[in-house]
Amino acid sequence: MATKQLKQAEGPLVQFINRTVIPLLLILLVPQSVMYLWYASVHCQGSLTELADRLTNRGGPALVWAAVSVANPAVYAAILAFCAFQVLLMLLVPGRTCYGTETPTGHVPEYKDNGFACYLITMATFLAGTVYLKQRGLTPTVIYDYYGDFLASMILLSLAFCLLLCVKGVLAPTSTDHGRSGNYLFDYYWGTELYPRICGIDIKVFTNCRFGLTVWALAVAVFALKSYELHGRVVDGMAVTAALQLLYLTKFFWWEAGYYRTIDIITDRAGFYICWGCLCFVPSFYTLVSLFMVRQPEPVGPAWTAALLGFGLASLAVNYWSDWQKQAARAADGQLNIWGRPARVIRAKYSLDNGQERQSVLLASGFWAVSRHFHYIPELSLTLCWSAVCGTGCHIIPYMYFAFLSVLLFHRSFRDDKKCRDKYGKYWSEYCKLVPYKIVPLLF
Ligand SMILES: NC(=O)C1=CN([C@@H]2O[C@H](COP(=O)(O)OP(=O)(O)OC[C@H]3O[C@@H](n4cnc5c(N)ncnc54)[C@H](OP(=O)(O)O)[C@@H]3O)[C@@H](O)[C@H]2O)C=CC1
Ligand SMILES: CC(C)CCC[C@@H](C)[C@H]1CC[C@H]2C3=CC=C4C[C@@H](O)CC[C@]4(C)[C@H]3CC[C@]12C
Repeated sequence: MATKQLKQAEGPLVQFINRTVIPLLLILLVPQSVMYLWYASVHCQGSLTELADRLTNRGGPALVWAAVSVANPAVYAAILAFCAFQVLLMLLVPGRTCYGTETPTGHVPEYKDNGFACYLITMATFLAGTVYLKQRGLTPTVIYDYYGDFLASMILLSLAFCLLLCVKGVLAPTSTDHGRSGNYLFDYYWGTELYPRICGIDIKVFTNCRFGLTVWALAVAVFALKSYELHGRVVDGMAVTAALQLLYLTKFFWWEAGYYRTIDIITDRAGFYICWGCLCFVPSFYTLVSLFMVRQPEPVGPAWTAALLGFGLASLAVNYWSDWQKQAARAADGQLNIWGRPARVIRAKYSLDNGQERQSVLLASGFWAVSRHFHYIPELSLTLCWSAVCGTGCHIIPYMYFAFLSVLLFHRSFRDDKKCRDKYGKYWSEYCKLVPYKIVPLLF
């Protein structure tokens, strides 16, 4: 579906850039870069200058790869055990049945909404395991000590996994939403299937939620514990960043069924971008602030601690509230009050590929009347709060996630607008007239 849209809109040069040059660069460069960032955070006092110096004068990229092992059987065993645990939870933990967005081919994906329970069980198991290990003089922070090995091994496993998904999408697709683009590289990068399932396991729910975001939460907890072990105290900045990130992730899992209706799931196929991204990029790049803080603890002081925590919590609440307003409007078919008034909605009609007509509710009240992606502002301010605990010293690494997210959300606001315009046509134009700004009212 997305591939079809891309084909129609692009000239040959743009197509070559979008489908060959950019995917090739990302596949070649991103896995290397996340290893460099891990190395800089752990071995170069978090300094990119020091990293550049070492890469230039002490052996180039081989230096980083020499610091890790991709042949550590214990690491592979731990990764596979964690995957097996998450798969078992997905299969065994009960949850109500919920549905994703109907695709243009008329396929309605069905899910078991048990993400929050699986997340709580995982975190409780981690807590119990930590207590158990501590009583025996052991510690789970060995994961921090071998994090480079974990990342390097995951990079290899995930690259292979994406190849498998690509072939599966061609030879044994799960649903009607699949196909090739005619370009092998792009198929690998973008994927060949929208909703792949293997033995009843939804692959994108596994990679994005049950692996990527769960590992993010566990990494934040492990790095906070490591900081405590190294410095003998709870460093205020580390406590603030860990609390905000863990609350954010808890909020995510509470809302997981809402995520099944976003472009990651309804537009992006299961390929390198989304699957490798969630299996490796999230555990390496999204965790950078906490990783950085382990060795570079910055005392924040009580006033900043309170300010960052307070503003961060307020941002989290607003982000959740705006996601909730959209979901509530759809669930109530537009018959609800928002901010004390009957909600203003557009009843937008659209057609499936087979010509059948459907109708959806577009909310134009509450946060969804302020701008079309207002919820990205609190998402960014929250991120800034959990990064700013690293101080304003000359370090770039702790602010890289914020910078990346700003670009990602800016780009996403265009992608989502295009997706909605293609789907709803004149109804989307009507909504854009009512709510003219994409993200920041009066500015953009
Ligand atoms: N940390 C990170 O890396 C990122 C975090 N996020 C967060 O994830 C959450 C979800 O954001 P995102 O994935 O961008 O998706 P959105 O919540 O913006 O959902 C987009 C979809 O919602 C529907 N929609 C759009 N406008 C309206 C409206 N006015 N009323 C009702 N439905 C509408 C459309 O789908 P339909 O086809 O159903 O009409 C659209 O495709 C947010 O909290 C965001 O901040 C997002 C991106 C990256
Ligand atoms: C170059 C690539 C390797 C980049 C890969 C990017 C992806 C890993 C991320 C793109 C969009 C991200 C997400 C979207 C929405 C989310 C909801 C939020 O509440 C939690 C985070 C997330 C699931 C987030 C995760 C990473 C992406 C899929």
